[in-house]
Amino acid sequence: MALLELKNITKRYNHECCALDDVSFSVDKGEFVSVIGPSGSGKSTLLRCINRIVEPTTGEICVDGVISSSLNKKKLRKLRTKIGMIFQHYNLVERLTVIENVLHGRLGYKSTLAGVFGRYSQEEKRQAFQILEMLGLNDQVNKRCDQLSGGQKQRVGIARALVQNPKLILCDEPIASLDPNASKIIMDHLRNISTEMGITVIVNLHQVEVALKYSDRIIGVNNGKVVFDGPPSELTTRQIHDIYDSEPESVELMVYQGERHAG
Ligand SMILES: Nc1ncnc2c1ncn2[C@@H]1O[C@H](COP(=O)(O)OP(=O)(O)OP(=O)(O)O)[C@@H](O)[C@H]1O
Repeated sequence: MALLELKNITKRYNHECCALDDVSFSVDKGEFVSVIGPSGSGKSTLLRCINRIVEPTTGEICVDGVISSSLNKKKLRKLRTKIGMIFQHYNLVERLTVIENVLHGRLGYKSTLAGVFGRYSQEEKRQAFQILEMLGLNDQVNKRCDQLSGGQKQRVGIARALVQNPKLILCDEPIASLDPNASKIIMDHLRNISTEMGITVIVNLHQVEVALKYSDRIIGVNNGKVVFDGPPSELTTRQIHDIYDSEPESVELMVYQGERHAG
């Protein structure tokens, strides 16, 4: 059974623009999927529909065997604990420490009162420390997040998603604000999370070469429609051109960079 299934998803904002147009696909446990496409093609809307920050206009989304549109607020909150989210601008509480931000990932499991008073069990704290160590942040645990580099902040974002014990992690342009070294560290961690922990990872990316290097599968969107869905080896220069409506020379450059990264 697929971990995630989208059936005929359409999203219209303000009854005008069709941000997603009849999108259907399914994703298996542990798959690493990159979503690529030009600015405004619907990549963010797609991720936001999956955890229902944005309500699809029509269609059905099934996560881990549960149809999300059928759920009341309480059950939707429970389903969301299975879905971690990582953002381009990290979405951390900057004045709080690394460990406090990471433990926020447990809030979905708590009553409002326990959350307000920051009541976390020893087991929750032990797990948070263990994840921070895995991500190379054990020296930063008590630092305020406003004192961290962008790459470190993004690793805190990953740790916060992981303490949820998610089955699926959605990443909305996780490396768009990072330099190449920090980007590589983040992508390596995301790839390991999928391969070693069996967690499904879906990443929106602007960098085709990064998608080619890291993904099991690439989904190309243009104007709200899926125009490519397959492994990196099947993504031809022609298809990249179609996804981006771009000039062939710029596509050759993207692929060349991908080959250099892969090599
Ligand atoms: N809240 C909103 N209200 C109205 N229109 C929106 C809203 N969010 C997105 N859109 C529109 O939906 C379309 C898809 O936007 P979306 O942000 O999903 O694309 P994207 O591929 O993620 O773009 P980018 O790569 O620039 O982040 C665009 O035309 C955008 O203007």
